[in-house]
Amino acid sequence: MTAAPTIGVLALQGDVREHIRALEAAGARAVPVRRKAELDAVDGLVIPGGESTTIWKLAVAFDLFEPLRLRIKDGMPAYGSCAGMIMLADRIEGGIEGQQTFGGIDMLVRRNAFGRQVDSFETDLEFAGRGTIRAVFIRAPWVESVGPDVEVLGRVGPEDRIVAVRQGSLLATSFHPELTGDARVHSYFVEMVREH
Ligand SMILES: NC(=O)CC[C@H](N)C(=O)O
Repeated sequence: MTAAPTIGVLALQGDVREHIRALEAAGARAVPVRRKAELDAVDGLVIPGGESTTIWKLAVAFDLFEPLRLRIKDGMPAYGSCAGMIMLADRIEGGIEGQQTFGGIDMLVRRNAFGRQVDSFETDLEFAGRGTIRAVFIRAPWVESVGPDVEVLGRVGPEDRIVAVRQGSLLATSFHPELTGDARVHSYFVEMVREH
């Protein structure tokens, strides 16, 4: 693919605008996605941070839940940040009654894992062997465990909690790179979409 890929940002709830800006800085054409026709037209999708229970309920209400789950299953590249990471997890802990995810990444994610200790914090971490990035955590989940096909791209804290992972064309981070003005994580995802 030589032309800029078109990457959607799921725009049901969450920090959509910041992801659109970061994707554009990373060289993609970025568009909000609220309808199935919009989903059908993108080469890849970002699921933003926000509130996973709300994103799940709105995806069902907008008739997007099943189409999106299927496109992810069919291999569409997707990147989930924070609540988006929860939405890409095959298994979650600390969800509300009946909470469903799109799934795709063979991992167990614990909701609000850092949130019980501190609501929000920032730190530097090594991302995907590409140097140090500033990571912003807001009532963030962490990855409790991963399956054999999941690559760990970032860890944090004294307990080395997993906070960035990749499985095939799916990427997820516990933190919010869209809030730092540093587009390296988005560039990494745009490369994944180009390679796809
Ligand atoms: N910043 C965030 O995306 C927080 C995620 C939120 N705690 C959830 O469970 O969905």
